[in-house]
Amino acid sequence: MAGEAWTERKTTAVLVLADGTVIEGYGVGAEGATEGEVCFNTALTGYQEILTDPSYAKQIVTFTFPHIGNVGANPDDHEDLTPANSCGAVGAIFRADVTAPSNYRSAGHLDAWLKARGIVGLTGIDTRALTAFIRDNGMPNAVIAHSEAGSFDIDALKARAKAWPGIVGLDLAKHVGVAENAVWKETPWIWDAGYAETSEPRYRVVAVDYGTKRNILRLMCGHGAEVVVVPPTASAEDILAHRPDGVFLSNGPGDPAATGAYAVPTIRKLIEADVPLFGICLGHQLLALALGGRTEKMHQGHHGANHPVKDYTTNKVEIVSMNHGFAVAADSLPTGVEETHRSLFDGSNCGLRLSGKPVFSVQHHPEASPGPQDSHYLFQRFFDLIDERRAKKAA
Ligand SMILES: NC(=O)CC[C@H](N)C(=O)O
Repeated sequence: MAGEAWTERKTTAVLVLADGTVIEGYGVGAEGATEGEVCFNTALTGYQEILTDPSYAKQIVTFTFPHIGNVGANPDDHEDLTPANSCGAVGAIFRADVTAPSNYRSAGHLDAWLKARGIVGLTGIDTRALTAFIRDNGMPNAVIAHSEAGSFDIDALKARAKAWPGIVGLDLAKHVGVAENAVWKETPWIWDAGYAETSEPRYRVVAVDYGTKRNILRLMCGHGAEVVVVPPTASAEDILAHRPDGVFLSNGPGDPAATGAYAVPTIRKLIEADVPLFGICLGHQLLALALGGRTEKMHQGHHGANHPVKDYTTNKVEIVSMNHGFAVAADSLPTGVEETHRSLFDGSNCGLRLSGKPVFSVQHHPEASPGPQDSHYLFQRFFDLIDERRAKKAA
């Protein structure tokens, strides 16, 4: 503005890409430096749920929506089961500075929340340019660094970004899944009432926790289930010992092929045992691998809350929440495995079912959190399969 003194703002955070590109901005959240894969998320709301989704482990999320943080942070909107481990995104990038929170649910400023979780943040950069870079070049490996003193050893950060091997080949599920069995009873959040618990569960579901989101478990409890959450490495015998009505294979971070080393033999046994099986995201990818399919790394991945997906079993289109950087190669699915859903953005596989068995899965996130709730019907589909099984057994 005319007449006003202009002082240059000091760089207090940087994003250093593995190709040597340095993007300078201002720090928010935790100080320090951490490596990860940079991906863009197009959701307009739900930043706390996004940043706490364990599937973002070892990832740095750049938000395409320019104003993140306006509604502050609250203790309810985190999706990871084990916040003590701070699993979820390691870094966050926002276009604008985080403003003072304004929302009746806010318990604090996003900056303080990011600090408490150890998430390194960067603001004030051209997030459109970064998103266009990812669209053109794929998701880069990078180091995000924040120092209020503004001191950065750029050469060392470049070397670190270049040396990080990236997500391909990484089994991250074993780091974010529960270490011990846990029982989950909480039902979905209700306006003015918050969370409640299932009182008299009608179903028992075992959820194999590769990095599950809380809202998946809540929705299952909302359908009358009690959920036993078991570690990602639980054996089929351990799982079946709970006498589950159904088994759920959760979402989670990392490369499905790496986690598949121990998950695939277990899932194959579960399929043989004829127990109703439902998978979401990483759970979908692992099920595809168990059935003889293949997964592949995507170019820019799908991260957002506005993706159109078609359910070919009903010919309905749903607008869904997405968060994945790998995909099931549809042409790798063997005979007997039907492709049920496809992305209408790029035609990639978004669902499958196994003929003759109560087994199905989807790539997208029917639990939303954040995002539209169009795909909630998939939980009903799971409990319908369970009811059918029960009726058959009783006959
Ligand atoms: N949300 C998820 O479960 C992600 C699955 C897997 N890690 C991927 O990136 O594709």
